[in-house]
Amino acid sequence: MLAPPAPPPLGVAPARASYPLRPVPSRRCLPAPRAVSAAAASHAHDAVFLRRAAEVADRSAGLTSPHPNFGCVIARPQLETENLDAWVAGEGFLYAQGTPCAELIAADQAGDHARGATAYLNLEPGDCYGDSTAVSSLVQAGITRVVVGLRHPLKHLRGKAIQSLRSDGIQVDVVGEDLQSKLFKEALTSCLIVNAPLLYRAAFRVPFSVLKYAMTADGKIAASSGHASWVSGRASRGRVFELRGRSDAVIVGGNTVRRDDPRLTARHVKGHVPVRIVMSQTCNLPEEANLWNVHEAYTIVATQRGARRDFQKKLAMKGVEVVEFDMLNPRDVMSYCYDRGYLSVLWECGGTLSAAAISARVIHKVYAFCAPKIIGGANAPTPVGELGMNQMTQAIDLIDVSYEQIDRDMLMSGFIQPIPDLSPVIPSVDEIPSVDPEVSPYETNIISFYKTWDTFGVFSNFSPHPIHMPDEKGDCLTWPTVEHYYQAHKFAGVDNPQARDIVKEIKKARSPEEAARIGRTRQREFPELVYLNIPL
Ligand SMILES: NC(=O)C1=CN([C@@H]2O[C@H](COP(=O)(O)OP(=O)(O)OC[C@H]3O[C@@H](n4cnc5c(N)ncnc54)[C@H](OP(=O)(O)O)[C@@H]3O)[C@@H](O)[C@H]2O)C=CC1
Ligand SMILES: Nc1c(N[C@@H]2O[C@H](COP(=O)(O)O)[C@@H](O)[C@H]2O)[nH]c(=O)[nH]c1=O
Repeated sequence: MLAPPAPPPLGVAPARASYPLRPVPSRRCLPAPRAVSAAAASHAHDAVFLRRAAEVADRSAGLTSPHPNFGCVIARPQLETENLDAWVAGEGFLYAQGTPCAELIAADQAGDHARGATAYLNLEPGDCYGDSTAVSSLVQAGITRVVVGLRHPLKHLRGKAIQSLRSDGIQVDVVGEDLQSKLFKEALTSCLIVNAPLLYRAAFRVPFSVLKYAMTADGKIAASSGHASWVSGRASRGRVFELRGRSDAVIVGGNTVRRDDPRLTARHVKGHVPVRIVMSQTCNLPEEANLWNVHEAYTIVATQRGARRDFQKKLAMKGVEVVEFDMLNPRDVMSYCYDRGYLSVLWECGGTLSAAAISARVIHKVYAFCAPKIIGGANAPTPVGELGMNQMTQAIDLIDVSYEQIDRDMLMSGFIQPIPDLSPVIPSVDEIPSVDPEVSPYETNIISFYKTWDTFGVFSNFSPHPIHMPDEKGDCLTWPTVEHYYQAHKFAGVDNPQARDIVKEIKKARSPEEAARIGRTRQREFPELVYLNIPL
């Protein structure tokens, strides 16, 4: 038998309640495959462990800014038991960009049990250089076989880690290439779903967009008066906080702000806080609103060029960012969110804006919470307004649909557009251009580095490279990343013990994203401690 698992290191969080990754509810224990031939049984085992890797990869959701989800499960057969949980020697996930990789955590946990074992990876690792990276962790641990669910979707990274593992003598089996069966297809779906935001961003150059609404059993999202609190039950609303925690931004329309005065925070746990975006053409918004309290979360108002400039100034005075668009529409707002580096966006708007967003083809997934109540009202708002369809045959069929009961409510979710699987296109080395037009907007002489995993991501503040910088006394200090240094220096040099504590707190942050979160939050909370009061 294997030794009991070590206490969870960084990147191994306790299992959290999360929505299912696939159309069937997840099981607590791994199922034992039924008695079949040795090859079929080993395929069944592979598929089970690969799905587990996808589930493990999902555990960082809501803890940090959305990022590519990597999970690793190291397993070796235990002849004396069919309980597949006992076969798992180690597992881990990437907690945040710049923290130890999933493979390193799993290999550390497995210790000697990793020798001769198989590692299951939902996604090909993106970084294969250096000592603590995925590839070297697996090689040094003595792994002899690796099963990969999905090749890396970004062209400049795709195939590199697989090639590197193979050249180190490790057998690498890639699903869909070396392993094919119905079971692997299902396992692959789990791998695709857990990284849907990265795949959509890479394929369509927009953030992954989820439309969420709560409706009554007669399909209304509010009473005829517009009153909507609450349609769904407390447990469902708790799930919405989780969905917000998984998103970079939450979007509503102006009418929802006027009607509901929402907060749109992920106030369930201390985790990731999404930006709140209001789309309002008229900018005819209330003087006082919960969303203008930027101490709770950052707010952006996206509006039509020239709309109520005086009011725009008032918002700016409160710390709200106002962005003008020549023609405010969902697609341009999504392009803007892409440029800001957002990976996933949650639309919590009413039917008018949701119809515009669906028509603009920017919505990829829907979460429909249905409460067992009837409100009636011919004019009561419904989740999706006019789409211009007049035949039921024109209806959009959701894909990979899941159903889940949440207390008395029912949650139905499904994809509007198929998840892009970019993996079959494997470029040869000389096919990889020096500037990859698929990854970042391409203009001669301009390079972009919105995300650390983009081609030029190494230039990003968030790139996980330590820097050495002199302090005020001229002593050289090491900072985990440029972002740590930047955020800390909002407060450095301020003669105040609290400011000094904030600098230390930022320096200790486990990832550049956390450093950014702490720096921005403290800046909002204690603007008087900010050196020279630099703008937000
Ligand atoms: N149960 C639920 O899940 C939810 C219920 N609701 C309820 O729905 C009702 C509000 O619905 P609805 O008015 O549809 O919601 P929204 O306010 O979310 O959307 C409409 C508003 O979006 C703005 N907008 C910006 N760009 C566009 C565009 N290109 N096309 C269309 N609209 C744009 C406009 O704001 P402006 O007028 O400022 O220019 C418009 O009035 C309320 O009663 C609210 O309580 C809302 C959200 C979720
Ligand atoms: N009424 C309704 C929802 N409405 C959505 O939630 C927003 C309120 O969020 P907050 O102020 O943060 O609690 C509201 O403006 C609208 O977008 N959501 C649901 O899950 N269930 C519900 O019954």
